[in-house]
Amino acid sequence: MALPIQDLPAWARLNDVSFDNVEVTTTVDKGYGVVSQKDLAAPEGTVETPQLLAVPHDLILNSLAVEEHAKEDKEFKQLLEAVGHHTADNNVATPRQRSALPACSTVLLPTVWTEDERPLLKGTSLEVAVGAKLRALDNEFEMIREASSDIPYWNGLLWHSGAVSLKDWVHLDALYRSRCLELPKSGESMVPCIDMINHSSDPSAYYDQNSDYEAVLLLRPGASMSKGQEVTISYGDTKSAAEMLFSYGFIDPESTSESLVLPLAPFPDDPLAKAKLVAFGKAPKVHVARESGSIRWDSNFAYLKCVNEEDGLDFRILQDNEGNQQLRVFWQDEDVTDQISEFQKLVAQTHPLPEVLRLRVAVSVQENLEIHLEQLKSELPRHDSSTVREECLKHGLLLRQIETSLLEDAIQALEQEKNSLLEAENVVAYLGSMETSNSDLVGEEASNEADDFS
Ligand SMILES: C[S@@+](CC[C@H](N)C(=O)[O-])C[C@H]1O[C@@H](n2cnc3c(N)ncnc32)[C@H](O)[C@@H]1O
Repeated sequence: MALPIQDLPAWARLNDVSFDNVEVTTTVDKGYGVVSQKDLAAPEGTVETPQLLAVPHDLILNSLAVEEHAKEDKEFKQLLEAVGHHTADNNVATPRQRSALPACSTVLLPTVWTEDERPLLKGTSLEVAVGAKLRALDNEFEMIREASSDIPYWNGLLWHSGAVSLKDWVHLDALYRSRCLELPKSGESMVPCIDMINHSSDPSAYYDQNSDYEAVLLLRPGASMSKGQEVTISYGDTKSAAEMLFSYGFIDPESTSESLVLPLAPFPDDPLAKAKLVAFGKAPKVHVARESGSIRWDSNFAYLKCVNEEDGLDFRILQDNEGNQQLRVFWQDEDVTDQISEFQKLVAQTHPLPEVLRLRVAVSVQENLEIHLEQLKSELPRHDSSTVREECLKHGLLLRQIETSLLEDAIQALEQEKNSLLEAENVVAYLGSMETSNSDLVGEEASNEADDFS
């Protein structure tokens, strides 16, 4: 059970967490946060800047700590083993008995949005991503339930009493994703108290690990803070608005990269569609970004989608020494199966008419972006404040606005690219030859028809 936040100072003392001139408080719009209790400064170039927080190593929760905990907790160990994870029996330091932690504020990642809130993502790059994540969490939870159904303790919790449900699993995932840190020595970890620090595009602090493996929060060189000012860190400045919303439940337009990733599908009438999807092995996507003011797009699958046998694409089933069958991709008679994640580069360099191919891919990508833009611009279902939380509405609408603007510019950039490709010598000659062969065909058809009527 979680403790009330007022108990945090006592909990910190009991667990040797040191707060140095900072304290936890409630912020206006970000839940809890940490503020400075006095004026603080670290001149530019300072090597050892003031420490604001230190959390002992044995309170850091990472995969190793989970293993250690399993050695102390029989039921937990049984659960790990049931899902196929075996804990090594080596001797490790006994972990600190973890007492209940003070509660953190509500997590509002899109995976925990309600049925009324999720339509805000319609047409955005998160629509498919959130659906896929929820399906993956559902599968994981079912796998855990099935695998542990013979263990009386877990059978009671997951089947009979219903004390733990899929909703808890989804919530746990959201808590983990929004609070985990990448520590230099302990790797991906959750760290109590340091996980109370909010994000800013102009952060005053950063986290690190000292020689005792403690997780520490330090003032940034060059930073200064006045009493009562919020201490902030950066959650990253290269993440897109969608990534920020997906992982943290908010968007800070000051520190997001202008990019998005959209799903892509093969042409519905492509006889090679299935083979292309299997050989590609990942969810097909197109990546669009604005970098230094210009639009850039790339998609390995879009290239695979737009080439066919006449270009030199081939699929073959090969049998290895053990009799296993493998689908292999050939491009101009070379086995390129292992280069499929570089297909765009490979094909662009070796296609006999690279501009013609680029034009085909640009047309297909532009069509895909137009479909998403149309959905983004279509009217949203009615959302009233009794069923849609203010924060979800604010960040959902912000994502729609950011992605609409990027898609509009990308579609325009693709239009320009198409127009200049249409003027390329190769393309003009190719289109000319197509016209000639088409009119020959029409001529032939006409004469066939004449034959038929004769
Ligand atoms: C690591 S926790 C930080 C502590 C958190 N505010 C709490 O009350 O427990 C990360 C969460 O804080 C909130 N948050 C952090 N920085 C924010 C910001 N700049 N704007 C809005 N919410 C923010 C988001 O809900 C995010 O998922």
